[in-house]
Amino acid sequence: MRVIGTIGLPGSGKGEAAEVARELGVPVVTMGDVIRRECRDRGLDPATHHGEVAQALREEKGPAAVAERSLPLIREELDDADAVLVDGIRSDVEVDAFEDAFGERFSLVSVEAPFEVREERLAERGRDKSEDEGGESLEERDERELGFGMGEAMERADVRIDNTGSLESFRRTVRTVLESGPEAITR
Ligand SMILES: Nc1ncnc2c1ncn2[C@@H]1O[C@H](COP(=O)(O)OP(=O)(O)OP(=O)(O)O)[C@@H](O)[C@H]1O
Repeated sequence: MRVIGTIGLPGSGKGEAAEVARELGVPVVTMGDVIRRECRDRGLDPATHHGEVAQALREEKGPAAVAERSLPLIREELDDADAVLVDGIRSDVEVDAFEDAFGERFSLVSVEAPFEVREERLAERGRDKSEDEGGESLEERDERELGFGMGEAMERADVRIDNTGSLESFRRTVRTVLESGPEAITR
C-alpha cells in the first residue's frame, strides 16, 4: 500500500499526473474534494464558497486541517486499492500530517517546470477550456502558493519530476512512479 502526494506550482503538471493515475485505476483524492465536502457539511455551495471555506477551515482548525480531513477519504480508498494519489498538497505542515498518518508508506513527488513553460501551458489550457484563472497573474498565484509554505514542502520531496519535455515522456515517468514507486526513478 502506498500514498503518493504530488506538489508543484500552478501549471507544473499535477492535473496531468492525476489523470495518469485515474487511467491506471489509481484513485485520486484531491484537497479540493475535502473542501467541497466541508462546503456541503456547512450547507454552502462549493461553486461560490470554495475559497472562503478553505480559509475558514485553516483558521478554525489549524493549517493542517485540510490534510487531516483528507485522511478518512484516503483510508476509504485504500480499502480497495493498493495505491492512492493525493493531489493538491500545499504546505510542509500538510506533509507532516501525511507522514504522521502513513509513515514510510507516504512519498512526496514534486512536479517542476520553469515559470515561462508553466505560463505558456496555462495560457494554452485557458484557450482550450475557455478557463478563467480568476484574474490572478501567474506571479501572484506562485507567490500565494509559496506563502502557504509550498517551497519548504517541495524541498522535502522524495522525488522530483522535471516536466519540461514532452507530455508523453512526463506521463511515462508518472506511470513508472505509480506502478513501481518513486524509488524507480532517479532523483
Ligand atoms: N509536458 C507537457 N507538455 C505539454 N503540455 C503539458 C505538459 N505537461 C502539462 N501540460 C499541459 O499544461 C497545462 C497545465 O498542466 P496541469 O493542468 O496538469 O497543471 P497543474 O499543476 O494541475 O496546474 P494548476 O495547479 O493550475 O491546476 C495542461 O493543459 C496540461 O495538459
